[in-house]
Amino acid sequence: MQPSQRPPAVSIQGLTKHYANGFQALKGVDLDIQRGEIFALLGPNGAGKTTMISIVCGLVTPSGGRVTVGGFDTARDYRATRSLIGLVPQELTTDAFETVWATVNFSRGLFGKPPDAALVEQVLRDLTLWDKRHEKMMALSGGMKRRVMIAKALSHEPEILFLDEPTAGVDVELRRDMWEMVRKLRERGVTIILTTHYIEEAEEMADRIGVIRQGQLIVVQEKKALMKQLGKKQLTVELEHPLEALPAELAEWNLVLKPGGHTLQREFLAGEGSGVAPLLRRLGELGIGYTDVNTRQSSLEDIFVSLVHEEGARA
Ligand SMILES: Nc1ncnc2c1ncn2[C@@H]1O[C@H](COP(=O)(O)OP(=O)(O)OP(=O)(O)O)[C@@H](O)[C@H]1O
Repeated sequence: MQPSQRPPAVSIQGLTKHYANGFQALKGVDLDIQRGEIFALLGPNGAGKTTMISIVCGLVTPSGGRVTVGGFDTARDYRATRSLIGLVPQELTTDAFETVWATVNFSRGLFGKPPDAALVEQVLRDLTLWDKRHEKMMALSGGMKRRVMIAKALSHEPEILFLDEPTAGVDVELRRDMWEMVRKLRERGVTIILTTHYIEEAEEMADRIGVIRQGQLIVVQEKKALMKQLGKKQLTVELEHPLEALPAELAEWNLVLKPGGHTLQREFLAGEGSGVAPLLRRLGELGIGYTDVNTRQSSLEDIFVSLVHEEGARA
């Protein structure tokens, strides 16, 4: 089959979820995730991220809509879809009395894969767990337990890996190891779907970003395009002497004089020019001296906050 003819890694159509108490956690989500993509799902607490992931992984039953994984229907071909997926859930779920080695090997067996000691050794080494392989789960620290959860998810060589807030509450070292691992997996063509509250992680790692709010996907876009389209830049000029008010000659520049009179600021879209050269020339003509000039680009976090805020105001 040509790559273009292969079905998406995950295809979600018209997905809805009403919980038993009547709460509607998903309100018609449509989304295709391509093979080999790193897709970051962002959203405030309670937006529906875990619900969506749990449905794709076959852990929660949808109320409506259809989900396919690697072309297989998650409802009809549950075993096929489940074997393609590795899930690192938010909650730690392991047997306290088992060793690390047994836990990870057992997990591989659950998916019907034959034992492969070399592969499990590699996974444990990659996650700095090799020295702990004989330890019982209950003797491990929280961070180490989380590493085991990741090792479990990787033990059956999934084509699609879900990471549900993988680095919430973990130390810097584990976070670094995680991202190293994600990079390696991506090189092997594994599709990675992650939810995170650390927006800088999505900014660094993701190819595409989806923003979910109150059960609806409000944005799905290439990260670069999103940042270009919605990102703002800010030009700041620090003045040599404070101004009491913005001179009328500068009215056309959309400048703001900050309290104290020492700083001029101008916001513009990332796609526009800053106009810094003509502005500085104009300041020179007006005899206004400056000590520093800088531009700052808004981060994905700024964009995320404004998106969620904006939609919230509209809802
Ligand atoms: N079993 C359940 N019964 C009723 N409501 C539920 C159930 N599970 C989740 N919810 C509700 O559905 C909404 C979405 O929850 P979900 O866990 O999917 O959000 P999330 O985006 O993953 O949030 P967080 O970032 O806090 O993990 C929340 O309002 C939650 O309270």
